[in-house]
Amino acid sequence: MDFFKILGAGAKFDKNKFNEDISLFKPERRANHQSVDVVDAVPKELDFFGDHSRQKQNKAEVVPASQLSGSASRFVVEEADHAPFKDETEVAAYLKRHRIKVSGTDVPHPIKSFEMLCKEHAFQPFVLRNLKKFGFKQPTPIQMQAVPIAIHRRDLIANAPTGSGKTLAFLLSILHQVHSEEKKGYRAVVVSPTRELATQIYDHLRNLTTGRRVKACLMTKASASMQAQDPAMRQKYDILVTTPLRLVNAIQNNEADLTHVRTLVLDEADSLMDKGFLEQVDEILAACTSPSLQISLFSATMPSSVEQMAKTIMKDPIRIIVGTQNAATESIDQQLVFAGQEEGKLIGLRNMIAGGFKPPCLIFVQSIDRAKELFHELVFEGINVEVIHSERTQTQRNRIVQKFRSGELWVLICTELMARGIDFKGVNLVVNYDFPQSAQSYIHRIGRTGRAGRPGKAITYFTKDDAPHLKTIVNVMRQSGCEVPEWMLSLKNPTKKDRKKIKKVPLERNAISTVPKYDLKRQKHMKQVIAQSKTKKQRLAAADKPSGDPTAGHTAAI
Ligand SMILES: Nc1ncnc2c1ncn2[C@@H]1O[C@H](COP(=O)(O)OP(=O)(O)OP(=O)(O)O)[C@@H](O)[C@H]1O
Repeated sequence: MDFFKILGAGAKFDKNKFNEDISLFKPERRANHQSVDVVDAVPKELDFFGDHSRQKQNKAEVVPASQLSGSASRFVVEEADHAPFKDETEVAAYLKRHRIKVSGTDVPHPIKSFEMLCKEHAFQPFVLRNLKKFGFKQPTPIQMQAVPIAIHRRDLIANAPTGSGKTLAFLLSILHQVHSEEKKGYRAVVVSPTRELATQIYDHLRNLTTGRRVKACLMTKASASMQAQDPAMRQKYDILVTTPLRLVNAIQNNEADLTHVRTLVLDEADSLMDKGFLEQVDEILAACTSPSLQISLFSATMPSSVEQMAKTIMKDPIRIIVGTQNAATESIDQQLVFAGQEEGKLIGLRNMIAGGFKPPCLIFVQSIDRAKELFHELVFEGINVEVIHSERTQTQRNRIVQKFRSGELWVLICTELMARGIDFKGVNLVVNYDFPQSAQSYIHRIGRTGRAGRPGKAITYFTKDDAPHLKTIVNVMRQSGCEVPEWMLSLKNPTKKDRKKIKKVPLERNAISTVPKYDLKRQKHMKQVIAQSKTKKQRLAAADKPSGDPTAGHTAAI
């Protein structure tokens, strides 16, 4: 790959013109160069869904995600094997083959097939029927090992790539648990950082419980207050899916009773255990008073600091890592593209749209303002484009997600709000218009493509100003088997201090615009005047009113 190839199709990159810029990416040292070969084929053991051979036939047309749902049956890896393991050697070989690393005491054996759940773990046959109905024929590696661990009620820290089936991994054992228990309100809680993700988990759960008396509740403002008014309603639900702030609000208002909860799952656990949510997670843990509480943490990224913290709230946990820890999914073709200055990105994006553009496509930017700016630039390009962020109403957010899923929208501009967990199966391309603020952000953002074994492509633009942070992403690319030029491998790693700084506050960037600078200044001034008067009005209104939607609060910045 030529690193200084300009911005996708059409445009040319003049290396002489940018000679000065190139010198910005000076190597840290010249020794120990290591070139990584292009991975042409995903190793069989990492080909969770068994369709990697089809990657090269990546189609150009928009494929509505709805056409892809329920098609998981096409991704069967190998002949189903229901035979129990003969000995530990066979178990070790099986784990190695599926690139599952597991550590802890008395680790339960993995399952080789969903049928083994019924045969060896007394799962109710309806689970198997519903799995088949929705096209899940064979467990993915994370499901093979995580489900038996959770059935044995062991605490669990699970790290597996984006799109590898973690949701089903935690839902299966919850179903088994609550179905065999007496009904007495919530007995399992799944917490996820955004409403979009909580809704998706809830929909998944509803599919799996089709035709059964197991009832799941997606906690919204309305459902919480209904249960507050009618305590009998609380007994109706077995499983709760929620965001942290919504749940904490319900706990504080006596709208949710978690005393019978025996399973707590933190999805996107590293995000939930980050500063923004930590207090809420603490409060949720304190409300789960059952002595037999089992805690599971799931994420595609699990920094060691999070693991250390997690261990303080867990009992003798088992840890699973599938593939390479904290790496991106290997079925994603990752590219870094130098844009020179900020303005170069818009030119590049336009060229890409005009050239060989493969929708559906997600474009990530670093702030709500920039999302709006980019939308205004692209809305006249003749493509079906929308923008989603936390300032849009819940109805708008739901409608946009639904339209993107159905293929009606080709391009979705988004903030970090959509970076984690959201499962749009048909996304062909993720564009990091703004350079991600951390390796975790990069892994989750690009993980919106290349899901369930499908191929995907990710393009990350960077400018001169992003140069000090380039190596962060180069490291992830290398870890996930991408081709990286030797000179890039010898770039300087950003210091811990620099990484912390950028994670907190993104780089200041010129506005995304083709409008002349003078007009932009005037517009900015007008915006400030409007914002000031809005704040004033809000302050006056807040004096009369209690605070609004608690879930919206945390995501206000994205
Ligand atoms: N056993 C299976 N067979 C076929 N498809 C599956 C299986 N398990 C899950 N899937 C599908 O794989 C896709 C990705 O699953 P899921 O959303 O759970 O990924 P994830 O690992 O949680 O990703 P992320 O880290 O981005 O949240 C979903 O569309 C899901 O329906």
